[in-house]
Amino acid sequence: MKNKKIHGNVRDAALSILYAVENKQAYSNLLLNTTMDSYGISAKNKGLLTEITYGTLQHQMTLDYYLEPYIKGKLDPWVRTLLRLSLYQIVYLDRIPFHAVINEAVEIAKRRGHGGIASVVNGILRSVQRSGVRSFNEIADPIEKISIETSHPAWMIKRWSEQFGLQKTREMALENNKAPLQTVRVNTVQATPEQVIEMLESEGLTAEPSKIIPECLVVTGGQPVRTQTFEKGFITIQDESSMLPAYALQVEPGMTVLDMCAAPGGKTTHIAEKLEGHGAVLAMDLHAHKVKLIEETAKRLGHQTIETTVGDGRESSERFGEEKFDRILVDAPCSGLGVIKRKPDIKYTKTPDDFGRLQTIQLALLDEAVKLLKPGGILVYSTCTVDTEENRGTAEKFMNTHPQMEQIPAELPAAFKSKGKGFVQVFPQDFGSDGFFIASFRKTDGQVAES
Ligand SMILES: C[S@@+](CC[C@H](N)C(=O)[O-])C[C@H]1O[C@@H](n2cnc3c(N)ncnc32)[C@H](O)[C@@H]1O
Repeated sequence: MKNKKIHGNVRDAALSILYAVENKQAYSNLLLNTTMDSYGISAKNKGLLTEITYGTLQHQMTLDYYLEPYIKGKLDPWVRTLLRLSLYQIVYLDRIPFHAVINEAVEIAKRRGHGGIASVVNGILRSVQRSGVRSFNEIADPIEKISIETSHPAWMIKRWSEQFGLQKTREMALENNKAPLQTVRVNTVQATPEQVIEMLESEGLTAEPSKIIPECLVVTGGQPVRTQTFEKGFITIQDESSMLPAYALQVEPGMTVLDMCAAPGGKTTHIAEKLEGHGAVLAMDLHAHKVKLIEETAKRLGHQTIETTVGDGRESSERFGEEKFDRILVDAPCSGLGVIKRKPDIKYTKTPDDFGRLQTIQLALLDEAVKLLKPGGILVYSTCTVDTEENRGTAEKFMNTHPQMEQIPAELPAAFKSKGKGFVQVFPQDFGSDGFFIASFRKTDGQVAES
C-alpha cells in the first residue's frame, strides 16, 4: 500500500487504522484518536470513522465470508481490508448509498495502489451489488455457523459452547457486536446523580440513571469526556459492571484498602468515593506509566485518600508486611473476553494458550493478597472476562488451597439479586454492560468449627 494518505478522508483513515491493527502495530481504540488528529477528521465525521472502524473489525469474519465467492486470485492484504470496510458500509449502514461506497473505494484503490487494483475493487463490489451476499444456512456445522455469523474465532465459540451451551454462546456473541452503552460514574463526594444530570444536560448531552447501579448515568448525545462536568471532576467514565467490585468490598469510611492491580484507576477512585474522605486506598500496579494515569484521575476527582505505588502484587507482602489491610481488591489481569464490545481486536488476538498462563498469575496475586489481609477482612477477586477457567476455575483453586478464606455472598446492588449468592458471572447480554466476574472471600482463623 502506497503511503499516500488522503487528508480528511474517513474511509482512507479507517483503512490506515484497520491495516495497522491487522499487522499488530497497535490496538484500534488507541489508534482511533491519533488517526483522527493526524488525518484532520472533522468533528462531524468522527462518529462515522469510529463506526466504520469498529464495525468492520466486529464483523471481519462475516465480511470475509460474504466476499469469498467474488474474489478470484490473490489480493494484497490492504485491498482485502478496503473491500471489508466498503462492504461493511453496504451491509450494515443503510444511510450510505451503494454507488458512493464504490466510488470512494475505487478512488482509494487508485491512490494507494494503481488503476489495475481499482478495477478489481470496482469489479468485486459491483458483483456484490448485483448478486447480494450469501446466507449462513450454507454452513452445516453449528459452531462454524455461529463463528461466521458473529465473527468470533471458531475455537472461542467452541470453548464457550462447552462452558455455557450453544444458545447462550450465540446470544453473547451477537451482543458483542452491538455498540456499548456510554456510562459515567458520579463522584458522589462532590455531587448527586440528579445534580450531574443537570450539569451534563446544560452542556447539551442527555443523561439518565442507570437501571442497575445507583451512582451510574447512561449518557447519549455527546462525549462526556469532553465536558466541563468531566474536567471538573464530577464524573468518571466507567462501565456499569466495573462498578461492582467497590460494592462487593463493603468499604466503610476509615478503612485501609489495597487495590492490587489498580491502573488506570477506575475502581480505586470508586473505592475512594466509598471512603468519603476517611481512611486510605493504596493503588498498586506493575507499570509506572499506568500508575501516572491513576494519579492524574485521583487529582482530577479531588480524592485525597488515594496513595499510589509501582510494584508487583505477587511480591507485595514483603514490602508492606502481613495483615495490613481491611479490604483487598484483586482486579486481575485477564483475557478480557467480557469487553469485546469495546475492544473488538480482542477476538482475534487471544489464543487458547492465554488462559492457563493468566490463571497462574491470578493465583499468585490472590495468594499474596491473603497474607496482606487482616483477619476478618474481605478479599474480592474480579475479572472482565467470561471464561470459566479464569473465573470459577481460579476462584475454586484458590479456595481449595486457602482453608482460612471462606467464600461469602457478593454484596451487590438489587438488580443483581437474580445472580444468586455465590460467584457472580455477569454476561454481556444480561444488562448490556461488560462481561464481568466477582468472587468475595472473608479471612477467618482457618479453624473448622467442631459439630
Ligand atoms: C484489569 S486491569 C485493572 C483495571 C483497574 N482495576 C481499573 O479498574 O481501572 C489489570 C491491571 O493489572 C496490572 N498488573 C498485571 N500484573 C500485575 C502484577 N503482577 N502486579 C500488579 N499489577 C499487575 C496491569 O498493568 C493492569 O493495569
